[in-house]
Amino acid sequence: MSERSAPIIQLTDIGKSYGNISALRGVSMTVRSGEVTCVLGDNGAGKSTLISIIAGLREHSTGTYAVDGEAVTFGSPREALDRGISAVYQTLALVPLLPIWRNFFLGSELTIGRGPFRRLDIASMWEITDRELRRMGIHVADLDQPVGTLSGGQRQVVAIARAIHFGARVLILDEPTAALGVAQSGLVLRYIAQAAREHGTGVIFITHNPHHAYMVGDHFIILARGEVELDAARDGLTLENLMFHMAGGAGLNALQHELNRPQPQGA
Ligand SMILES: Nc1ncnc2c1ncn2[C@@H]1O[C@H](COP(=O)(O)OP(=O)(O)OP(=O)(O)O)[C@@H](O)[C@H]1O
Repeated sequence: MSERSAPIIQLTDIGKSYGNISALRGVSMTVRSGEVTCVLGDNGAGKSTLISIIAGLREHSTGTYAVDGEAVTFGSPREALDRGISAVYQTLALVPLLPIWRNFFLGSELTIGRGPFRRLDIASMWEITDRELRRMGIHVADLDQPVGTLSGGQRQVVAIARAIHFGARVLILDEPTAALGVAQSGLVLRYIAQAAREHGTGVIFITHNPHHAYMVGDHFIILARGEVELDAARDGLTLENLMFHMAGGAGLNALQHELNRPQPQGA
């Protein structure tokens, strides 16, 4: 087995409260280069809160967030981005009517010339977008077509490819397959695996879907009511086991036990 890389992100005993609502308690997790860490959990489990802390949208209340071994508290997503931590949300931050290549460089446009002669370097942006998408196995008929004409899966992949091109070492993917059908989910899952294996990106894959998680995950964290219900590496974890824990783990066993109990007289 190959040597594991040093953690890029290490969360230790993270807690987060909103006033007197406790959204996260004692959450620890490690993100390494080249690995996919899946974060699973039901509605309200704390997934959004966790990724918003990692991505610099919110500050944690307790515990330690370390990047490359150094404790951090990010005041904004920009600060997280500067450390190579990039989030791709379901909304994707793409402008549907703009061409694919414009979307790829949105907010980071290349220019040529100076002062009043400064203008967009369309040729370079077009070429780089073309090269990057091909490299990732995405074939689009025409980069000038509006990004909104791509399929949902292709749009996800364009947004992920863009984050990697602009230096993401850690990619946070927020439910990237939630709204997609089978073929489109397959495209995105293949690309998630490729980002980790071929680019060495550390991927945090947030999902409701244990099947999707199990297809690409190296490590699994299940959150339940703000706490870690399961923290397991892929070795020795079956899909059935993952689904059992998703469904409530020990709580489910207790429920089964209750159901099987003889009904008390007069109940
Ligand atoms: N801004 C907020 N103010 C108060 N409570 C909040 C806030 N954001 C989240 N919460 C609460 O924190 C808990 C965790 O919510 P969170 O959105 O992180 O869960 P989630 O797993 O992402 O759920 P979902 O899948 O529905 O998005 C919930 O009880 C939620 O009501």
